[in-house]
Amino acid sequence: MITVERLSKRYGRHTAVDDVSFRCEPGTVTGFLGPNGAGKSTTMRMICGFTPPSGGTATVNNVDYRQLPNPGRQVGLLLDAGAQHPGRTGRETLTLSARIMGVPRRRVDECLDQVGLNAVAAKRRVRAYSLGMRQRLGLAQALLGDPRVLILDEPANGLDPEGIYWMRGLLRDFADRGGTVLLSSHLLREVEAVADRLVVIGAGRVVAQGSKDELLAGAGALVRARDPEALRAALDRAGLPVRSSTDGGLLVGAEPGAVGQAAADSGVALLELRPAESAGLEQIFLSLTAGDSVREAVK
Ligand SMILES: Nc1ncnc2c1ncn2[C@@H]1O[C@H](COP(=O)(O)OP(=O)(O)OP(=O)(O)O)[C@@H](O)[C@H]1O
Repeated sequence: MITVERLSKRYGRHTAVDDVSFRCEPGTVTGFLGPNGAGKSTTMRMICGFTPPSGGTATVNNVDYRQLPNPGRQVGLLLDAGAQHPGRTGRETLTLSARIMGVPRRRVDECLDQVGLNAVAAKRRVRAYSLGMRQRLGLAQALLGDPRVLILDEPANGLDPEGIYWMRGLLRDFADRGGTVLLSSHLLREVEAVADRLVVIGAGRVVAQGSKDELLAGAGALVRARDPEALRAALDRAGLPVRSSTDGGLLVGAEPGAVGQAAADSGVALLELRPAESAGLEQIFLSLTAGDSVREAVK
């Protein structure tokens, strides 16, 4: 379990993380979503004690991470895949970590196997690894101590679509066996398929959180009309909340039936009307963390 309570981080006058609270329960994958610079890495580094918070607390399994006697046996971390020693081979990297953590050598082979790094790859120096291979090695390192908690910062960066699919399966399986997973991404699609819960952060603040199903259920309807202004007026008249708009379409916080009725009552012809579903989550992400980098993020 990971518990984050009112964490804040200020760098001079800039607030990178502002009063962030959430919990990650055993048996779940929590997607930590936000555009670049939103404060995800800083929050994760504070959870692991690498960055001192300006305020608030974080615990892993009810203990301050820095107080864990052998943290790698309880928490698997992948915070920066680029930080691995470039001159070591993949196998040397894991063997050294295994020795430090006091885990049996056989775990090295098990983990290499688990992340799909074959014998040839394991013998190559890390400097020759692609980013995707570094991510796999980082994940192997995180899994080495057989922890119950995984904290992974943008683990899908550099993975190809097959690699992303594979990683989803691995994380789902880890959580289904009772593990706790916190994984960050700036790409909604990457976490949508695997996460049970989502914490969405924008400009250092949590802007939405809840189970994925809750967030989807609250998504409402997407509606489009030839005359968007007449449609908006009809929805206003019916008292239905318009949450946001996209290229002529409106996201409405109501069931499609109510939206269709409101349009019909005002004689507005519709071009499209459907439950928002995942598009709704996309809209939450877009509207709550508005900015150009977010538009790129939902592609
Ligand atoms: N050591 C630091 N000194 C000053 N500002 C920092 C430092 N680390 C992070 N920041 C700032 O804090 C904010 C949050 O950064 P952070 O890296 O946590 O965001 P992020 O959501 O992880 O984004 P990214 O995916 O781009 O890393 C940014 O504005 C960043 O410039």
